[in-house]
Amino acid sequence: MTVDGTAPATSAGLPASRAGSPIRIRDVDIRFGEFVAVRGASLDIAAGELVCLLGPSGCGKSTLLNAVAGFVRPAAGEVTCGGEAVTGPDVSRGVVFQSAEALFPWLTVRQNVAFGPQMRGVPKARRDAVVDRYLAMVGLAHSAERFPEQLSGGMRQRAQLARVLANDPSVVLMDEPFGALDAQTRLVMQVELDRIWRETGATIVFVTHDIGEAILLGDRIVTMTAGPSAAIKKDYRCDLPRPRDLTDPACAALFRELREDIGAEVARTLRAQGLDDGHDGRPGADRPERTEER
Ligand SMILES: Nc1ncnc2c1ncn2[C@@H]1O[C@H](COP(=O)(O)OP(=O)(O)OP(=O)(O)O)[C@@H](O)[C@H]1O
Repeated sequence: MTVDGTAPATSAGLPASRAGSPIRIRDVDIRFGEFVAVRGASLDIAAGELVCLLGPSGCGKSTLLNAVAGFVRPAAGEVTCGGEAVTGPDVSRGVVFQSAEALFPWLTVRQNVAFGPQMRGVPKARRDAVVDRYLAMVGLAHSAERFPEQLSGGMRQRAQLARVLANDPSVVLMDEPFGALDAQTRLVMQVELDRIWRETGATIVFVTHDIGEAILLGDRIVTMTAGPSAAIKKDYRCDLPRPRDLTDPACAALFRELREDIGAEVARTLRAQGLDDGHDGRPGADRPERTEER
């Protein structure tokens, strides 16, 4: 690392992408007042891994991600990133939100992406090179001078990702980043993210409730139990060759396994609410997943 906190320059004068950092979540409890959202969560994520956090709506995925981001302080336990305790937000842990409102509407795409490096005092020539690199990486070079309101939903999410990557994060935390996109754009973005992840080498934690999306992207798929007091339920290693095809028999088998896993949690929530409708997590017993319809 250089003194200004950026990655060292390559022979081309551009900062080299920072290698991914390992993340360690150990015995974490997260409370909101009396409400226990997450209890006893432990998870180790290796440097450069892409891990999908999957679980029923409201179980605590975002809350756990926010603890890694440093937005939420655990009531118990510890989160470390690269061996250092997470005590608050840091540019080395970039966050991509579902809402494109995260972009500054009064800045152009280029200015949005340049914002982080500018705040860190990166000299203009290098800043421009960094911005150009990441705009090209996310396919937005031609839209650099547009404002967020002039972009489609998919383009806004690309801009968000470029803005995060311009800070050379070692960890990228993505909270249902494609959740608001139409099915086709979502599919394109999933393919793009797979490529960008390999180009940057960052560790990615990707929150989704879409089983198909998790299978397309994850090295590992980690499921959570239904809240309150949500915990890590099961850790699925997913080393199927990429790019993945959900109609491939191995993907389809994993899809069924995950649907049973998540379906059982949904059923547990419904029972707890006295709304049990016979939903038992068996294939076909829950609503079809969005990606299944493709
Ligand atoms: N700031 C907060 N104050 C109080 N309760 C909160 C707060 N943030 C989250 N919660 C509660 O914590 C639980 C977990 O919420 P969280 O947003 O992490 O779930 P999620 O799995 O990400 O859901 P979804 O998939 O629907 O986005 C929920 O019961 C939610 O109401």
